[in-house]
Amino acid sequence: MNAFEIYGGKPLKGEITPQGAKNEALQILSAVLLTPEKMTISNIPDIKDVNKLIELLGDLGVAIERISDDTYTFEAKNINIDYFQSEEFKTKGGSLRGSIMIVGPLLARFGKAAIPKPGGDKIGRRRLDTHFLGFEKLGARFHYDQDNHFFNIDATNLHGTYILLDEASVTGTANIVMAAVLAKGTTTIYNAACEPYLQQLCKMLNRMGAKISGIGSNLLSIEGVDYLTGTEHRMLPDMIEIGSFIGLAAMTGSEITIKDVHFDELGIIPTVFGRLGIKLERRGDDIYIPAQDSYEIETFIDGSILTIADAPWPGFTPDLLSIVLVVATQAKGNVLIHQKMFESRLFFVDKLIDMGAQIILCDPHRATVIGLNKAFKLRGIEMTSPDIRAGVSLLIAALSAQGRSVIYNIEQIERGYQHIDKRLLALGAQIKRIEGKPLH
Ligand SMILES: CC(=O)N[C@H]1[C@@H](OP(=O)(O)OP(=O)(O)OC[C@H]2O[C@@H](n3ccc(=O)[nH]c3=O)[C@H](O)[C@@H]2O)O[C@H](CO)[C@@H](O)[C@@H]1O
Ligand SMILES: C=C(OP(=O)(O)O)C(=O)O
Repeated sequence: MNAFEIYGGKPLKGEITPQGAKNEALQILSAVLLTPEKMTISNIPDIKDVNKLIELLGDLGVAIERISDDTYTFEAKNINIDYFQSEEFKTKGGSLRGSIMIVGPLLARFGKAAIPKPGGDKIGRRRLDTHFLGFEKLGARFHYDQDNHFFNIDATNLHGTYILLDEASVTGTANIVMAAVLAKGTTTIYNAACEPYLQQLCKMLNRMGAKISGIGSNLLSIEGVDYLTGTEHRMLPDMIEIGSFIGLAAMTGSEITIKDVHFDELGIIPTVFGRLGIKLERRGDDIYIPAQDSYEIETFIDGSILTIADAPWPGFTPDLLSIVLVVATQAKGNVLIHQKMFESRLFFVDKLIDMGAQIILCDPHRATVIGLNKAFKLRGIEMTSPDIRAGVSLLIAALSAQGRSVIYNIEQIERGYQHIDKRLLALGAQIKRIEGKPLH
């Protein structure tokens, strides 16, 4: 088992370029199954979740060629539908959440699909009802084998319809859109998720010949077509990485420039970090963060304590709340963090409390942070990363803390952050990969 050993407490400096977006990559790579023609996809992050999905596509029969570090071609000409019943698929398919998004394209093109209950972060219940209710509305039938945690789905004749999603699920919307693009007739999806990665998916599908309108809104209209062609696509930079680096700079008092961020696609993210008092400057398409000795959390206009909560896009993404929380521990002022979507994502605050942070976990969804205003530094400890974003938050805490920290279970972090140790080393961080297991 790998761990990171970190000696923190000193500022970093330099430039860092965000990787291609993990959650966009999982949608886009699933969509290559929609056409037998060649797809060229670039800015693919070299991270565990994405590499596993690429491997899964290869196992299904997709011809894959890596033409540079971050660019691949995919040709889904001959797909081996029988692979679904293999034991190998049951293990591999279940190991990442993004694998659920191969179902929509497979139903659209081959009329059947199967999938083990997918993995991903253990951050509370993560239901898939939205996906399956949507497929059913389009005319599919599914069977869930409870003993083996396995879904079998059949859809010989998908037809367009009106679907009001029970919630604006990101992967659910992507999956239903991909099932609907080749269905007969028009599908309307209301209460659709509309984050930038979904917009990217829809725009790419349109370049392949799909007829999707309403992109960027919560009302999508999809006129089914008979065939989709190949195309080229480039992934956006990862907005969760960008937010993580903003938090890192503030917490460690570092002067950092985040390169080529596609600022206009970041929605409310820079504003939320601004409300924590963090100074950041847009310079062309970069974000420049000056070294800051102190940052002060705003209050609401009436003087009451600020709340930062997640909401479906264009609200604040839940994937950055753990980062906001850790950054608030060294701010001046107080904030209530309200994680509405996931019910087990805040428990990692125990580790921050061990490091000396002042946090009251009010309930599984809410934590009050009493900022220390850098009056004293957190202290390094040994800790285990419970999920990807908590993992990076602990990494940021460790880089700001006095002394030595060890973070175990870094596989969680590496699901989503490409070569993070090397990139932090380049900014001057003291971080080393070591072998190690937590004591408990
Ligand atoms: C691979 C991938 O792309 N993963 C992302 C995707 O997961 P994923 O698509 O799995 O997440 P969903 O959008 O389905 O929703 C996540 C959770 O939030 C709840 N929920 C969702 C919508 C809503 O309006 N209200 C609500 O409470 C759901 O019940 C679920 O428990 O979107 C999540 C929400 O942005 C992100 O955290 C994940 O990183
Ligand atoms: C929760 C996340 O990922 P996944 O949906 O893959 O578990 C995340 O990226 O923060």
